[in-house]
Parts: sequence; C-alpha cells; structure tokens
Amino acid sequence: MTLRLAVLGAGAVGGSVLDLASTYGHEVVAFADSSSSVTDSTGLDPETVRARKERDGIVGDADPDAVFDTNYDVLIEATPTTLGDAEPGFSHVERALLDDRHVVLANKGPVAERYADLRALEAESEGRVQFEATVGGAIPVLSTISDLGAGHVTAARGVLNGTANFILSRMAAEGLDYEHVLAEAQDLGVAEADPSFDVDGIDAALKFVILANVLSDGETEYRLDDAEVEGIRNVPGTALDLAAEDGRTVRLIGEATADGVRVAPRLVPQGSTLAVTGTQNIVQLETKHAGQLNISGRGAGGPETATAVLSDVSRFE
Ligand SMILES: NC(=O)c1ccc[n+]([C@@H]2O[C@H](COP(=O)([O-])OP(=O)(O)OC[C@H]3O[C@@H](n4cnc5c(N)ncnc54)[C@H](O)[C@@H]3O)[C@@H](O)[C@H]2O)c1
Ligand SMILES: N[C@@H](CCO)C(=O)O
Repeated sequence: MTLRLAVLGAGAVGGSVLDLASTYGHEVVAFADSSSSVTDSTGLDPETVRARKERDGIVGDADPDAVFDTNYDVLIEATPTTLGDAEPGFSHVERALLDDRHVVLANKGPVAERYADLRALEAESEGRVQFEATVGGAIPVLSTISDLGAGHVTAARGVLNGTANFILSRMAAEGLDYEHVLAEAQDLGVAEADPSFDVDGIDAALKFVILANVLSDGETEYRLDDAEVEGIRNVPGTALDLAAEDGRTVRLIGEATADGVRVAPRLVPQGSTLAVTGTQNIVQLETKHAGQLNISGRGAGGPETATAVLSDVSRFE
C-alpha cells in the first residue's frame, strides 16, 4: 500500500527519505526545511526538489507549515534534536497526532525529553508513533526489544554515537586530539547540527534515555537530566596511546539499566565486541532468559537512518 509522506527537515535524513521513499513503494507529497516547503499531491520528484534547494537555498515557495495542510498519511519528523521542551519538534508531532496522522521520528528530542507526553497524545489519536531511527540508525534495536518483549530485556549497553566513535578511532590511529578530527567527522554527515551534542555525550545519552523509557514500558519516565553524562572532550590523544600499550582502547560507552542511564568514556580491550570502529554502533541487550544479544552496524548517516525511518513507515501499511 502506497503511503503519502510529509517530511519535515531537508538535511541528511530528510533528504535521504525523499530519495529512497519510492524504493519502499511510498511517495513524498510534502517536504520542508526551516524556511520553506513544497507540496505535490501526486508525489515530489527528488531531483527537482534538490535542484531548487541547491540553486535558491530553499525547497519551495510556501511556508514550512503548509505541509500540515496536505493530504498525508505519515509525518516524518527529521528536524534538529532539541532539549528540554523538545520544540519545535514536539509541536510538529502533536499537530499530526491531533489530526489523527501517523508519525515517524528521527528527531530524538520528543522521545527522550517528553516520552510520557508523547504517549499520552498517541493514546488520544488514531495515529501511531514509531521512532526506530532515533536509536542506532539502521540497526533494528527497538524492533528487537519489541520482538523480545520489553519486560524480558533487563539492560542495554554499548556504543551509540557514531561521531564520537569515529573521533576516538581516528585519535587512536593518528595520535591526534579530538579537535583535529572533529571536522572530518562533520564531513561524513553524521554529526549533529550542534556537534557538542556528540562530543559531550549528549546524543549518546539521549539514545540510552530512549532505551530506558522503552525498557521501563511506562513505569518510570526518564529524561536527559536523569542521566550521568561525560563526553570525550577531555580524553587526550596520549590516553589512547597509553591504553594501546596495554592492549586496550577507549570507547564512549552508555548503559540503560534498572539503576538509570550513564554515558562515559571507558577502557575496553582492543578487538573486543565493544571496540567497534569508525561510525559503527553496537548495542548489547541483556535478556532475562537468553543471555546477551549483540547487534551492530551503521548507527548514523542519511541513507542508513532513512532505512530505519522507511521501515517504520511500512509498519503502517
Ligand atoms: N544524521 C544522522 O545520522 C541521524 C541519525 C539518527 C537521527 N538523526 C536525527 O535526525 C534529525 C535530522 O538529522 P539530520 O542529520 O538530517 O540534520 P541536518 O542538520 O542535516 O538537517 C536538519 C534539517 O531540518 C531543517 N529544519 C530545521 N528546523 C526546521 C523546522 N522548524 N521545520 C522544518 N525543517 C526544519 C533544516 O533546515 C535542515 O534541513 C536530527 O534530530 C538528528 O538528531 C540523525
Ligand atoms: N550524531 C549522531 C547521529 C545518529 O543519531 C551520531 O553521530 O551517532
């Protein structure tokens, strides 16, 4: 069944959803960036939209809000993640749910900072909310938890920030401090609009907060403020050299357990499961009766994240 998508956010993720929607049998009927939008009830042509954005710096002549006036089935929220009230993303989601439309989020803010509000809105709507893309890009972490049953998973641990992992990998390989490789990470299109979210551990913490909310299944609500967070800004290149002498390396490791959410740089053995390289992510799920499950893969990037978004869309068919 072809679903009509309204996409908010014309960056790495939104742009890839526009490019890939047809390969999943869906069509994008509305597309917006921060200052403009374009709509077409018969489906937008990605090439034409991209050409306009490149030429004029906007996607169309209408206001971004015009996407809500179209006849869409699913809102894709791919605007920058914001903290606290998670605005304007939260209001976008609210508007779609009040109109009984489905929502798929790549934006982590509404899920990490206002999980209970989001679930309350969903409960009053004919629309449903999915957010696989908010945790681990292309890796099916949330759908695995859903398949296992959240009550059968006791904890999640691992590496969930591709930018920080890329930086630590490059620092170890080149003996450089993080400032020297940050620009390289930004060129890959995986860093947040504000890259301090990546290097200060905020992005990883948001993902583990989302995991904590999903694992708690509504019993306890977690927000970023509940997490203990330390990033990689103070990890010097020399620390990686010293760790290497001992057969170890440093990774930004997060965990969501019954005791809460923590993210910090940790020493791990080189070549161990947690020592993924580049922008790879890994999640270890502790189950009650089946031991540990490891899932790893590309945790960031436009097409990778769009893959998770479009798999979520297909759940509404
Ligand atoms: N890039 C990734 O690998 C990745 C992976 C998972 C989740 N995410 C999340 O997905 C979201 C988008 O990421 P991205 O990398 O595409 O970001 P980006 O910075 O490349 O693009 C953001 C886009 O949102 C637009 N925008 C800003 N405010 C808007 C508004 N009010 N209305 C409509 N559009 C608006 C901007 O114009 C821009 O086109 C973020 O919340 C990010 O945390 C990104
Ligand atoms: N900035 C994030 C994008 C994926 O959420 C990362 O580097 O992992």
